[in-house]
Amino acid sequence: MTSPLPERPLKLGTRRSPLAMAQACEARARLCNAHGWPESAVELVPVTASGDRIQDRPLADIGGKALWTKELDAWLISGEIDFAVHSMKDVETVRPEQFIIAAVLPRADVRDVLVGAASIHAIPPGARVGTSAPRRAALMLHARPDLTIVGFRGNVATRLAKLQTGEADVTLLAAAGLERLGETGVGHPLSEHEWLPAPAQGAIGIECLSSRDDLRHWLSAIDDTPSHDAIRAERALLLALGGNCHSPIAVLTTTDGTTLTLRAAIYSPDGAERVEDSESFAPRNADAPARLAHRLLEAAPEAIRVHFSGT
Ligand SMILES: NCc1[nH]cc(CCC(=O)O)c1CC(=O)O
Repeated sequence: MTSPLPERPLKLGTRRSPLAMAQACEARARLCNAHGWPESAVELVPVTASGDRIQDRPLADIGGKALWTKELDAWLISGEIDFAVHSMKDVETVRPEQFIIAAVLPRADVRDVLVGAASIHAIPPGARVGTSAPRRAALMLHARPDLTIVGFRGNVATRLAKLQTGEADVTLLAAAGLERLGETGVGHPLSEHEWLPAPAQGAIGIECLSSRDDLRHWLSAIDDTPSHDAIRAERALLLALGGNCHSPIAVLTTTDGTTLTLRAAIYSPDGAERVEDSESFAPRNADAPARLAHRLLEAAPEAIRVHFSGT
């Protein structure tokens, strides 16, 4: 397809980390390809997010996922950028109402990769696991209560370097991120059926103001329906659970082409308690993920419940 060139280059806002820049380049390439535009039709506008600036404390303690999008959100509203590209895993469940997720790119590998040991059971007794993600910590402690979790923030390269210098013995990273950075030989992927991913892991989304019909039209050409359906359902689950960045939530969406199946588990942060359930439904059914959330919370002991605000 060839669409007339936009009157001026479109501004695509992105975080500045190497992974974010790689994802922004992928988004630009897909958009330009879909419309037969030269790459110069889309200009990348990098911003330093608060989440990247503040590295010494866990994200959950300093403002949560909003710190990844705060600056880009402000620029979308002021018109400084036309759209913004995000790792959907890092985007808060409730977004400013004037925004729309206009495109979700084809989802990449959803698995976590274990770095520093060949499998969960091969990790030496008492070893230190570097992660600041409540889900990764809870899954790990559930499987291996003998291990110790140490806080481990920073971008992918920083975390791999921290492992090298011995700040932890093993760590967990998203396969999608490693792949996009070209770090494909690193670590051992964990089966997504045994080690459930984070909601929206591996998905790149593009947001714009919902009033911008021109942008929405262009972006619809690169929206991947199966990926968007899965992300919509996983985010609906997250919303109904009332999960925040302290809440250990894991979810795997599978599809047979017509029906989505969400398999979700919630944990206490120490991994001692775990509740799992699943639900199958037609892709755009908005009630089904909430029903699943409701059942999970009803079955959850207090040690899990207190980390969720859903009902
Ligand atoms: N939390 C940071 C973050 N946000 C998205 C990714 C990877 C890419 C993705 O999951 O889409 C990562 C790194 C990681 O978890 O290893």
